[in-house]
Amino acid sequence: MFDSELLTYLRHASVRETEVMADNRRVTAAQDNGNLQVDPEQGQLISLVLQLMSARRGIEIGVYAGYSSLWIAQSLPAGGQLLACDTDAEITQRAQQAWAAAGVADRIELRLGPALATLDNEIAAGMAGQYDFVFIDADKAGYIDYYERALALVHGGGLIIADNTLWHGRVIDPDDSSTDTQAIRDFNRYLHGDERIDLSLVPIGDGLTLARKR
Ligand SMILES: C[S@@+](CC[C@H](N)C(=O)[O-])C[C@H]1O[C@@H](n2cnc3c(N)ncnc32)[C@H](O)[C@@H]1O
Repeated sequence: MFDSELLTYLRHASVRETEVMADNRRVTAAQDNGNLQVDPEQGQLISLVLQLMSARRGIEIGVYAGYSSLWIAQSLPAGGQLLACDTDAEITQRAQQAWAAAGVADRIELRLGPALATLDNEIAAGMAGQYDFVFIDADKAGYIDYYERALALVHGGGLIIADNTLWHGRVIDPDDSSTDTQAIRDFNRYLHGDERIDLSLVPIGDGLTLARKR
């Protein structure tokens, strides 16, 4: 979206990563598929919006090495809770180490297993309408199902956030009919026509959709 010089400027001019966040991002980028985490300016925007909402209780779908959850957890007040969903026990060990280093481990509960089952269990346990926000950043084919569960779990005025909704520009490539690209196109179309929400697709990072439940 930005050329690299302007992106460097944007980060220098605005991003306030903690040392733990910066370490977590650099180590992950160097060792693994580092482009799986949100960009720092996205993390900071999510954190700011959650603070504006005075959010206390939320869900993250797709934890990976913990970078976005560090931003989220630091925006929660004492006593706030993040239910962090992932299937990967190995990579989330790094997330748990980062949470401890950042002093936010007490605000985060890691729930290992397919996120859809975790969300359905929350609904079955009477948690519908009890959450302030849900952040969706896992398998793209699951986005619409996660969104429907998220709509049930947040209260009116609650926020659903989804990452990768511009999918590196592949959404407008007529030659790209891959499953993930089509899933993102379907997700964007689904939300655009959904009168249950107010909506903005923010062109930051890989595209960040904010949907407020009416
Ligand atoms: C893009 S990464 C998340 C990045 C993280 N939100 C960040 O910005 O630091 C996607 C994560 O979703 C997890 N995932 C994939 N399919 C899943 C599923 N069905 N249920 C729960 N987690 C899943 C993967 O294991 C991976 O860690």
